[in-house]
Amino acid sequence: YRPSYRAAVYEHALFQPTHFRTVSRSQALRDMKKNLDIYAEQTRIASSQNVDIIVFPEDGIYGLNFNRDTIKPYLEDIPDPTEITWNPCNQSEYTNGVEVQITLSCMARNNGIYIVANMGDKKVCDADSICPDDGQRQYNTDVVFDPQGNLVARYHKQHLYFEAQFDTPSTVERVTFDTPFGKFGIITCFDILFKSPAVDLVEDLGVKNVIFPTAWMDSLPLLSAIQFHSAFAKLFKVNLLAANLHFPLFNFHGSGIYSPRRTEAYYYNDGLFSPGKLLIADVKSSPTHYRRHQVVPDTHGFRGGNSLGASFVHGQDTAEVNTQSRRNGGHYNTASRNGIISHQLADQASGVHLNNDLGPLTHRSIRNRIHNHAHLHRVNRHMVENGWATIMADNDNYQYLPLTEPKAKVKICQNEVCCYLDYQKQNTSNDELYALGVFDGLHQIEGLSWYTQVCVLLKCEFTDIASCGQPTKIAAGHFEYLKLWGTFTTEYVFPEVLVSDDGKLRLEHEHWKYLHNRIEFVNRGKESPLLSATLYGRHYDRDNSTVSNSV
Ligand SMILES: NC(=O)CCCC[C@@H]1SC[C@@H]2NC(=O)N[C@@H]21
Repeated sequence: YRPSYRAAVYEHALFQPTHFRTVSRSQALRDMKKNLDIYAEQTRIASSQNVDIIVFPEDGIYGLNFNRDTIKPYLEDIPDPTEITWNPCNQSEYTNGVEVQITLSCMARNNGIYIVANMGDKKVCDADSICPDDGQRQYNTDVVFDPQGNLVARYHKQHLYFEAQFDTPSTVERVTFDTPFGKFGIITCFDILFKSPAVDLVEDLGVKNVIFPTAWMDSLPLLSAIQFHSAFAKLFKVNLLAANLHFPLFNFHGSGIYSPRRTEAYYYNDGLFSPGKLLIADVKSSPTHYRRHQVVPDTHGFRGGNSLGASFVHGQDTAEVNTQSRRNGGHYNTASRNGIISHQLADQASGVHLNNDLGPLTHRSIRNRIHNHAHLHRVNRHMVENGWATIMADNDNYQYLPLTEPKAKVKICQNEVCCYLDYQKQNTSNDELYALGVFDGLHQIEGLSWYTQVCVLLKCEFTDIASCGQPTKIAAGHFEYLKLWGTFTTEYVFPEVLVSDDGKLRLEHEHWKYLHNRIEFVNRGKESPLLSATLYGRHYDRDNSTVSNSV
């Protein structure tokens, strides 16, 4: 293998069809062409800069908000590249029904570049197999074309996230493909939170480079895109090529080329009219070897524990007294509101494009801005009216300990997990509150669940402890030193550090390190204000447990 390669990810400002009803194949092709034309332009730019591989986001070709019927005209039958050699750009026999594959294949061939894109696959069922009523299976699918235009990989997403339009594959697919610059594995969006196939690719198949098309809504305080995706690269010591949609209206943003030691390039722009972005970086084909971390607890001289903590729920607007506390004695509860998607739409308008790089204020740009604003309003109205942005409370029963001293060693425990924090703040202010939080339980949202063990130091939204865990992007606090660790009963602990730059989320890797389940700040004083430092443990083996720590 070549020792390094040049990667690109494109955060794509989606053209979002807003028909929300079943359309003809030719209408579907017209819709998808609007996105594919942008892909072609970005691929050309990437190729002119000698990029080897470019990754586009999940749902980036056909968009969001489909049901099982309305997605049909956007689907194609994608062959299995492990069974047949298929170069759609080279052949002239079958053109009907595979137009998207032909477009991507020719894009790859004409630019001499690997292309990874996400599209929809359909498979008519065999007569003897159990099948959905409509007689076919529909899959959320990543495809990879090599620089000659050959289809070299096809991956069907395993962990669907409120995607009624698609079926879950009956067996988990572990898909890799070889290039002159290394072996790559593929996962899609929600897959990243689960063991199979994500962890299997790294641990069993030795993958060092992970392709990751995603449509990820930020979910602060623990699961914003850049925060968790950079932590995945750090924990598993892989390069992660994460291409997200750019759809700030619904909090889809945050892409990056993440390596274990640092973030090579990332983009975070939550401005409503902000543009998409092409990120390019050179990365080592084989970053440092993956070794499992050992848990090394250090528990001397820490104050706190269960009795000192206040118990809170990530999620509601108003505080209330929890008279019937679960395991940790009676404490307050609070919760904030998080938007999540539920795909069940019907509408008639044609579509809207959200790539609005408006530049300086001129008469024309002001006119554009007003025009774009009207479009966004339309999209927003259609989506909300059709139940797309349903409100969901995040009910995890976190327990928080406020940091009231400028300097202290504190601890807080819940169930099996104790979190330890040794810190000194640089500036103590009554204007903001930081707290140490703990959670050990099954995180549940609307039928989906995953078991987490979390230690988090975060800046609370307001100065009352009831606001701790509510999403905020604003912070001013600096720490002279900070060491955070926990006693986890899983070895999979993702290290996350988020800082705030004038109300924007930022990553910084120079000022901290992660070793043995421990985040430790170094080079103190130069960092931006801290929003959160998190040890996000995943207990994959307990995902199917019935034990919940939610309220
Ligand atoms: N398209 C997908 O598969 C997205 C799934 C991941 C989204 C993560 S999971 C928990 C958070 N809630 C969100 O809305 N985004 C985050």
